[in-house]
Amino acid sequence: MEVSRSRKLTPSWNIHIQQFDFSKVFFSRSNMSVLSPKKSGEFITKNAKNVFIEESGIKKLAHEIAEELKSKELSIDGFSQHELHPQKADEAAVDWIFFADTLNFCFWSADKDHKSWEVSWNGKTYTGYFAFCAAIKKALENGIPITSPKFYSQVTSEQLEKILRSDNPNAKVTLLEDRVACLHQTGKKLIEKYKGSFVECIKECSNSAQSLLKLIVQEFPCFCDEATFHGQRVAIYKRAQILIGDIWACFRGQGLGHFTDIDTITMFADYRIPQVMIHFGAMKYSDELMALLKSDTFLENGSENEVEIRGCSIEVVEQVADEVRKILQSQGHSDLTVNAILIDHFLWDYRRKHAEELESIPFHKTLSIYY
Ligand SMILES: Nc1nc2c(c(CN[C@H]3C=C[C@H](O)[C@@H]3O)cn2[C@@H]2O[C@H](COP(=O)(O)O)[C@@H](O)[C@H]2O)c(=O)[nH]1
Repeated sequence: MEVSRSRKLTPSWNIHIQQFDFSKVFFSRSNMSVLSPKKSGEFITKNAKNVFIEESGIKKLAHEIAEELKSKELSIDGFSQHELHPQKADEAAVDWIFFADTLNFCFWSADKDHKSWEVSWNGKTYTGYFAFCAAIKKALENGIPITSPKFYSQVTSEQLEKILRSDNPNAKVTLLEDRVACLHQTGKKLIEKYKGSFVECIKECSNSAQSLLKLIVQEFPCFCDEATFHGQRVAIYKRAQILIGDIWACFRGQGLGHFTDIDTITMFADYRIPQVMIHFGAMKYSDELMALLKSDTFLENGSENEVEIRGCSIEVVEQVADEVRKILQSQGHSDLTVNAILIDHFLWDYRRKHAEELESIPFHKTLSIYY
């Protein structure tokens, strides 16, 4: 099933693979070379009109993160500590993560009252991303091989709707048809070219996160999260990078999760982290943009405001990482790992722990398969 081209939500994927040296550019559309996510963050921040980075907030965030790294409250173990994530770092975990990150987007509900999609498992009710993880757990426990490419490359809308059904009436998962199309696209490619497992993709990349990133966006277009901003092609690659980040965290940087250049991966520009950045005063919206978000206006994927929010969040994390390294260095802790993935985990987990406090800060709503 082709990804729906008619729907505005999914920009057309008529992508031209450039016969380029991929060490400089990634995947590009309409013959423009694309900046790396890190360079994109810098470029977007420099040219942003409605989103601003605040030095004082960067420092405030950096101090909190440095403390959590020293106390080990923030560490690579975070991913596996969650009961809904794979507990064993093996090939089945890689296929779980690849399946999950193929659909790791848009868990808010687009209907007017935004009734939340909920899934209960083991006596607990989850919403959002963890509701999705609970649905995977339940499918596997019911003998549905949902993380197997053989299964999901042929999954029907009815099957997926049933697997992802909400436990509260009338709420349902968004973009169902796009999710089916993503699964068909990625599942078929894994079977045709990678012996039916993402493990083969990892093995092809000789422990380089950047090589794996290029392979992902080149082979699986539904991960190719790019935009044109002020005439420049920019890459955000949120799901492609979180896929690598989750494998790194699940394997604790060893074996299939060992990447010599993992620190070149940026944060994962979703719709939650900007709320935390605003809360810490590290990022600021213009009054006009804030009013737009508070009025519950959806932002188009690839629009100026949406790209500014996502690009500036990448740059905020890069600046926070530099600041954290300086703090830890000055305190004799330069041995601690500091990278955008761990800072991202702090921010994302912070939002879940302080959901009430952040309630008043609107998150930008974009119906998109990219995040
Ligand atoms: N930047 C970033 N975005 C992340 C994650 C995760 C899950 N990983 C965490 C879980 C355990 C691990 O230790 C990781 O900390 C999901 N999302 C995104 O959030 C949105 C869903 O939000 P809500 O509707 O509130 O559930 C959606 O765009 C989804 O793609 C992350 O880590 N970073």
